[in-house]
Amino acid sequence: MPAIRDFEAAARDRLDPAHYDYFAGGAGDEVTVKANEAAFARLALLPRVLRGAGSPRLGVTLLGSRAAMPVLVAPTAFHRLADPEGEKATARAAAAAETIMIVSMAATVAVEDVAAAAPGATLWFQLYVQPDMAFTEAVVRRAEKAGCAALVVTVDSPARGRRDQDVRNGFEDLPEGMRCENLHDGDPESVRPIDMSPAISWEHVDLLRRMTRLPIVLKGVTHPADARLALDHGVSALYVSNHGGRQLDTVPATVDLLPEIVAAVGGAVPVLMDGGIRRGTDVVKAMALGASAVAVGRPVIWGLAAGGECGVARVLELLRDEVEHALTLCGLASPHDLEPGLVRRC
Ligand SMILES: Cc1cc2nc3c(=O)[nH]c(=O)nc-3n(C[C@H](O)[C@H](O)[C@H](O)COP(=O)(O)O)c2cc1C
Ligand SMILES: CC(C)CC(=O)C(=O)O
Repeated sequence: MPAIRDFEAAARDRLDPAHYDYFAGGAGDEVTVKANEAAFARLALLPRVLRGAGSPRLGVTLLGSRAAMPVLVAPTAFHRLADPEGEKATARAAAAAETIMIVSMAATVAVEDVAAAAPGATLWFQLYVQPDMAFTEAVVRRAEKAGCAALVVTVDSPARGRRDQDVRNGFEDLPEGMRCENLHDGDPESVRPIDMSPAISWEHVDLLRRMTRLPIVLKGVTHPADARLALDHGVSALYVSNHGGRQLDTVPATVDLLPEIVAAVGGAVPVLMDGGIRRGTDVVKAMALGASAVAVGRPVIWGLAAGGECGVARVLELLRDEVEHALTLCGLASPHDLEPGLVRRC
């Protein structure tokens, strides 16, 4: 299969339709889901020629973690709905691609088992701060102990997104035999439901900062004023995301928000982004506009549903090859050489 789109079609064929809808869908009228991809199509690339750049090198280092390409695995829930091996398969594929996997707090395999299944994988852990801070701390300790190298705190979810299609499908819970294995405090018998709390505030970021030595990445920042505040609260990186259009509908496309956030951050910390990346050219555009790296959510799930570990490996390899090819055609030796002049709005 030559493109991510083919994996999506294969995943649609294979998945239970309600599960496909859960993975593919978004909030409200899915304005933001569509906007994320459409915004990339509206950006044109203006390559340079005769630069003698040679073959590009794609490696990046983020918060001390090395990745062979600037494309990370975004945190996504419930991988065992897509493949029986679930997050273990994803982690092995991420390790093979030598990239970073951000393990979701809502994973269907415990973070310890994900780490054990993929020795050598670089894992970061995504956290939904739970109102019970003692419980939150227990989860953070599990992630640290499992060897996760950063804590990605998702801040765009003070409530769950309203996803009409899940309501129509009656998709409310995981099937028998699957649970969110990271939602216990060390006693696997005591798995709790995820609690999204509208009371989450900057104070919780400060508490986390004091709680752990892991670098903290704030995921789901879209307003430049929040980007500046995040710096005041000592975060190690920002992650521009609208949750793939699954939380607040009608938030702008993330790639359109990037330049303002990058300007607000002023190079103080790395800026990651996700939302709508389906091609190597999308990666190049986001990085030209100032992203230090990007992440992909649904493409990984399409790979997993279409072909398990091999499917994810192929999706990541495809993206790697496409980024390399796009950089070559832009006359660049590395993603670090990307700059805004390469992108035109059309
Ligand atoms: C099925 C699914 C589950 C997700 N679960 C989580 C999650 O548990 N935690 C989180 O921070 N983001 C979650 N996200 C959001 C992704 O991390 C990411 O922001 C989004 O998928 C990026 O857009 P893309 O799918 O267009 O690449 C999820 C997204 C999808 C599609
Ligand atoms: C279990 C959910 C909270 C995972 C999620 O973030 C999502 O479905 O977008």
